[in-house]
Amino acid sequence: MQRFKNPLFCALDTGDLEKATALVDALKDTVGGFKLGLEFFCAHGPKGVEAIAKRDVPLFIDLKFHDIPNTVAGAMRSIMQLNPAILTVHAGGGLAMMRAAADSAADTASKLGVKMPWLVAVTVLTSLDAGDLDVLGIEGSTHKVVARLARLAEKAGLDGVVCAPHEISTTRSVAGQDFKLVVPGIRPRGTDAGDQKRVMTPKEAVETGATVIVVGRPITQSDDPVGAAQSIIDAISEPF
Ligand SMILES: O=C(O)c1cc(=O)[nH]c(=O)n1[C@@H]1O[C@H](COP(=O)(O)O)[C@@H](O)[C@H]1O
Repeated sequence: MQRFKNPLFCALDTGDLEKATALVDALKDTVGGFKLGLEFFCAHGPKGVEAIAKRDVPLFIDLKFHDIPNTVAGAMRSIMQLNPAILTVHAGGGLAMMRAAADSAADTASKLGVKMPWLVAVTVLTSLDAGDLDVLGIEGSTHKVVARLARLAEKAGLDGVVCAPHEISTTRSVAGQDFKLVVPGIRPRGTDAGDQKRVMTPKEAVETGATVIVVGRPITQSDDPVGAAQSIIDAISEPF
């Protein structure tokens, strides 16, 4: 059974609570869920998340934890109080950090009696390309690096990874069939890529094997957010 009504998560990258709640009220019958990230959380914290959660929508709380294992385990205990559907850590934090995150999330979920969220690891950001990896001193293609980090995340007991659409096939080939691929860097044809360097259309990403697609500006900055979201749903619902 699917956990969400469809694979489209709308990223609410705003510090404006009124704007975020208006978008949720307008889009909640159309999209599968909403992603609240650093901009929203730094402005409004847990209380802001609770204001959105009152709308009874699946929430992907994207704070990309990356610290020593003990600190990340503690952050997990705190963020789990908000009953998220999806949470992120950075795969670059390493095996012990990811294991500590997974153990802490599972332990807290069982203490609170809530469903375990999908815990996914960010691999190579969609704003980075091969040239950026080179500058960072990271050897190998984006495919190789993502595959390596995905294997590590699976070994740590995580549910999946965040990867660019171009790495979906590579990741699927090294991880189990149930491993979740959460995919940002999605652009309907004709929309602006902005700071994203590795993009694909919603239809291509879902056909290639994305479990969830994350779309922000093409929806939130559209004059007609509901129409923009609906046209993505229509595109990914077409028979392949
Ligand atoms: O973890 C993420 O969600 C993420 C990882 C990544 O590699 N690239 C990426 O764009 N994201 C997030 O996905 C969203 C994409 O937003 P748009 O570029 O506006 O569609 C933003 O909220 C980013 O924080």
